[in-house]
Amino acid sequence: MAAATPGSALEAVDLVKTYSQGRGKPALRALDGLTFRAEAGTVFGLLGPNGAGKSTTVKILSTLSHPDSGDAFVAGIDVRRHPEQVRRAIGFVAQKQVSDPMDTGIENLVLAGQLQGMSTKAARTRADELLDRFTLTTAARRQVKTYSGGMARKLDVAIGLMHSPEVLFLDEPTTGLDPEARAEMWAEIERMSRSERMTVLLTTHYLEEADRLADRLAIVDHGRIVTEGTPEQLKSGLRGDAVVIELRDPDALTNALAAIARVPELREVTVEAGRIVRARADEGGAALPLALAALDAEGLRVASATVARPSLDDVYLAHTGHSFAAAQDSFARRATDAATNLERAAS
Ligand SMILES: Nc1ncnc2c1ncn2[C@@H]1O[C@H](COP(=O)(O)OP(=O)(O)OP(=O)(O)O)[C@@H](O)[C@H]1O
Repeated sequence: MAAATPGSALEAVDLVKTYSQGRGKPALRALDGLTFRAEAGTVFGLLGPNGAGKSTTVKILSTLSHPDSGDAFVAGIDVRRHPEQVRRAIGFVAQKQVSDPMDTGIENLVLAGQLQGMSTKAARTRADELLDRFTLTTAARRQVKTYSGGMARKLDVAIGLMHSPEVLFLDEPTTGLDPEARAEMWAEIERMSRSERMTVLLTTHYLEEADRLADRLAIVDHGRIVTEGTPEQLKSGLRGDAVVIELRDPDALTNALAAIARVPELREVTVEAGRIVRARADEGGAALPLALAALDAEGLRVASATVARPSLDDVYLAHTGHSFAAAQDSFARRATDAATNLERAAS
């Protein structure tokens, strides 16, 4: 029987999970040997497009689902052998709202604390502390149904923190929030991870969120970790700048690629959405004018052109061979197709 690595608060070892897709269809391999380890007291990000396997990983680590094979440890405890102990050590903020909209914020918090075995007095004290931390004190005695989306999400995170867990799972904490509420939530998560000194497993499909919040992050693609490190390590592991040129006319793509191929300073050329050409260059500022001149010489018009330091998007592309946006689109298309098939089957 495998044992947890000392010092790690979260550990997944070779996790495999398949889901049945119905009669006659092959099983879907949601996790395909997923392995990672997070040090105690850090924010570890699992970044991947929709359908990559992040929620399945969180469900296994939080005892809500069993892997087909592999091992998982949380706070040093074997998830399969001691699920009850694991449940006491963790807080879980799921994607769906957990608070009762008909109860007030403070009622939701106190109830959550009592369900975790806290006395009413201790639960009230902790609830007041968390309401203050998440700037919800003035709304504490209002029914949650009157809260904005951002406030309800903050209350959900506070509910997950009531019993001061060693490990907090934050599954897509800002999905569905507007940019302002998202920025506020990021600031709260940063403050919280500093003051509570716990380990946070953050899953997200927002590159910017992972970049900003995670001490270390792992990129998940098709149920596997394709790369892992601090956001800075991952980005600096890519040599050179990203050069991105958007063509005005998608029909010009073939000619544009031929023109760009004649610029030796550009390498790793890929195409997105049929009209956006991405490439890498040691000196992006010097390579871009050469690329534009090559396109101009062929009479090809450009809608926009940028040079940027490597982003997590570039890291994702380098390790998976496809862009993050393309992976999101393809998942959304498959989900729509599946829904259409279901509708057809039902009618
Ligand atoms: N209960 C289930 N039954 C069948 N298939 C499932 C089930 N749960 C997840 N899947 C499939 O497993 C794959 C991984 O899903 P998972 O929810 O873990 O991905 P994710 O990265 O968390 O994506 P999201 O951000 O959309 O939640 C997807 O193809 C999904 O459709």
